[in-house]
Amino acid sequence: MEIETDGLMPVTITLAFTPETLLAPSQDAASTDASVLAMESTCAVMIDVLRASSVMTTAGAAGVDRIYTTASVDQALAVAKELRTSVSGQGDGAQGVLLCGERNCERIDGFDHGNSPAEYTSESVSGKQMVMTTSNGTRAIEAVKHCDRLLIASFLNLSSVLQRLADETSILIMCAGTHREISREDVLLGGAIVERLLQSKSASDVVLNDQAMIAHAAWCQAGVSSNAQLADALTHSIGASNLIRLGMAADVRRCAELDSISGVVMRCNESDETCLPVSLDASLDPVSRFKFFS
Ligand SMILES: O=C(O)[C@H](CS(=O)(=O)O)OP(=O)(O)O
Repeated sequence: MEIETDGLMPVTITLAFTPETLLAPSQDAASTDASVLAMESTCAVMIDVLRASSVMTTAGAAGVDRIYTTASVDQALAVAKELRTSVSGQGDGAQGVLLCGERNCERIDGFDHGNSPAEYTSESVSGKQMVMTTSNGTRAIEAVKHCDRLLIASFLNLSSVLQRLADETSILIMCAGTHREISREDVLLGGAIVERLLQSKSASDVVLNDQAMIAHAAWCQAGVSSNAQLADALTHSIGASNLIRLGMAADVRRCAELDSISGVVMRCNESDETCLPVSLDASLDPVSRFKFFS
């Protein structure tokens, strides 16, 4: 049943701390079908602050042509092979397709780039196609593949993400977490998005699930009002501890540069409208393809 409040459609904001808290195991096929159907009319927002969504946003702003994401390394290799075959006729073959991503925070053997935003400069990615797989972020993208629209959010482009959400009435905020654990940095950004949405829409028209309410409370309680405070808040998380232990503290500070980028990476089709995953080849599963919209 459609509920209307003062003539306005209510806005539903569902937040999941990890893919597991979204996709609770169900024995009931009918309810699984219903949740897939509900996703179809929803705009998903994927968050992996440290570092997949910050890297995708940085690469987008640096002029990457397309980003293809896969959950596994094998899939990434297969997609890159297919892309390299299809672009080789245009003369830039292997050089135009970059394999990117990490396992255990480190660049994957044989890949061109790891998962540090600093690697994604216009010199290294402009005009190229990236095929990316990471431990948590690209897995979270898979979890929301049935959603009609999919945006990638980071603190780097928070205001641009909010602009894109202005007309949405069903929003699913998918936090990647870290190795199936809830991670504070993703919950904080989810809470910041909820806070801005509550400010921009009449609070009585917004329906939040419990995880969205908890994330909102965490963001408000963090009391962040500067990039330094944000970097400090991110530092006290599992994701940041892993990076700092490996000498990547600069990445944590970089991912806290609030609103330093204008534009959003969104899933897209050939005509550059947002859409569902695309089939590159009959032998490959459909793959999520993204483009930066400034
Ligand atoms: O390298 C990263 O940023 C993490 C790796 S891990 O979870 O700390 O091993 O990957 P991401 O998918 O970007 O969270």
